[in-house]
Amino acid sequence: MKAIRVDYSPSVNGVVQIPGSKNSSLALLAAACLSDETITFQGIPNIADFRVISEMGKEVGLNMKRERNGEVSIDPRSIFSTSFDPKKSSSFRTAYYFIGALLAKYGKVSVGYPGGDDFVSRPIDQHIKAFEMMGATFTYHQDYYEVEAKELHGATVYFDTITSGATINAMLAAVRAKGETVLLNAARDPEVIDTAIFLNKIGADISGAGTDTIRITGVTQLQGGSHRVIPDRLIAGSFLIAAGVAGGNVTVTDVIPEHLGSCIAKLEEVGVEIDVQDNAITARSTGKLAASRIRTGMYPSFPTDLQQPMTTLFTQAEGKSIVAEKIYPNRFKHVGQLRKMGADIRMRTGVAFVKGKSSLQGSIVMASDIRAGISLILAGMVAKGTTYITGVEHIERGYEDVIRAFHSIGVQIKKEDIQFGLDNQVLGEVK
Ligand SMILES: CC(=O)N[C@H]1[C@@H](OP(=O)(O)OP(=O)(O)OC[C@H]2O[C@@H](n3ccc(=O)[nH]c3=O)[C@H](O)[C@@H]2O)O[C@H](CO)[C@@H](O)[C@@H]1O
Ligand SMILES: C=C(OP(=O)(O)O)C(=O)O
Repeated sequence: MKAIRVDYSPSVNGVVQIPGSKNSSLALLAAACLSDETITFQGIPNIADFRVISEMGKEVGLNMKRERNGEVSIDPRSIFSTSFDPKKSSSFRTAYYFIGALLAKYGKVSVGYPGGDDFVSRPIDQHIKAFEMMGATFTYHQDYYEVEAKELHGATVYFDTITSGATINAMLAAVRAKGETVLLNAARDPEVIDTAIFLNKIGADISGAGTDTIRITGVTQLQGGSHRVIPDRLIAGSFLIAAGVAGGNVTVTDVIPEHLGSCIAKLEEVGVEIDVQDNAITARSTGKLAASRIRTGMYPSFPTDLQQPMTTLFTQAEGKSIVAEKIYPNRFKHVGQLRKMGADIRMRTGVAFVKGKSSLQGSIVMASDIRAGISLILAGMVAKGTTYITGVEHIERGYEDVIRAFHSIGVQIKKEDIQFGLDNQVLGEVK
């Protein structure tokens, strides 16, 4: 079985160049299908979700190609079907963006139910509400659902909860819908803004992205164009947190520091020195970490996707820390694994109480999702001995080359094919 092996790496030092954002890329790849010409993107990471989208797209005539220079070109003109393979489209979260992007153009789209990281409950009722208000109807089948609209029209949609996915999806649908759409209580995430900037570049009429009210006036045509994806703020945040966990100096480059406001503030609060430059950030450990609390929330609050690495950091801070998960109250699968490594964490619904500083021990642990995996790599850096992390495929949904990235800050890490025994012991490496 593939596993990531992390050996005790008590101090990290180095520079990490941050790739394009996975979450923005997933929206942009679908958004490109709104165009009537060819689109080129720079910075789309070569992660598993990208590969499955290009395979699933190929089956319906969507021409998506990664060029030698890393750019991704997309030609939506040859699409001949909008029925996506249920299995492929269910293997990641955002196949639903293809509904938003293709509904106005083709009148009917079918995709598998959303996959991606599993936090027990990830409803899509707000996506459905927005589409229905714009004139769409839904039919649910065993492993896929169909959405139809003879003519998609603008609507005023108030989101009952702030959701980046439904905000982006409704915005995509509204770009080619008839008339004006107003999205109220919209998400303000950088990925929403990035998608709107790209769409406006190719001829959409969107204003207000980045505020809680977005207005979109439908257009009938969109031209081709080129766009660079924003940097991945979640990868950047994880590496800054790594410096706090293990000690040392980590610089992340090619970032937009404003996207990391809450993370920077929290790291400073616990005693990590932060130096912000134009498009780089350095985190410098002071050798001491204070306990603190985080409460996740939608942007610009502390991101749920950095809750897990921060939980690992709190295991190394002196005193009692509190992690309140307000976006996905069940997103705590990493806690059991951290406990296995010796962390002192008590749970109540939606809240983890972390008592530090714990001396962690290498162990065999399981990454249930991308960020849980990162929190375990960080724990492995400071655990005595060797940590083996299974569930590598989950981590690779978010990281193009997680090994190289952690190597660049001096972590002793590699991917191995390990044979585990029935009692969950390491029998050896499969040669
Ligand atoms: C591919 C992608 O971009 N994934 C990110 C996106 O997921 P995703 O877009 O799925 O998350 P949302 O922003 O939609 O979810 C935010 C909150 O709204 C709730 N909700 C959402 C939709 C809906 O129809 N009804 C509803 O109740 C969710 O349960 C959650 O509590 O934002 C999450 C929250 O920042 C991140 O963890 C994910 O990494
Ligand atoms: C939850 C995540 O991804 P997805 O929404 O694609 O499952 C994530 O990136 O942490």
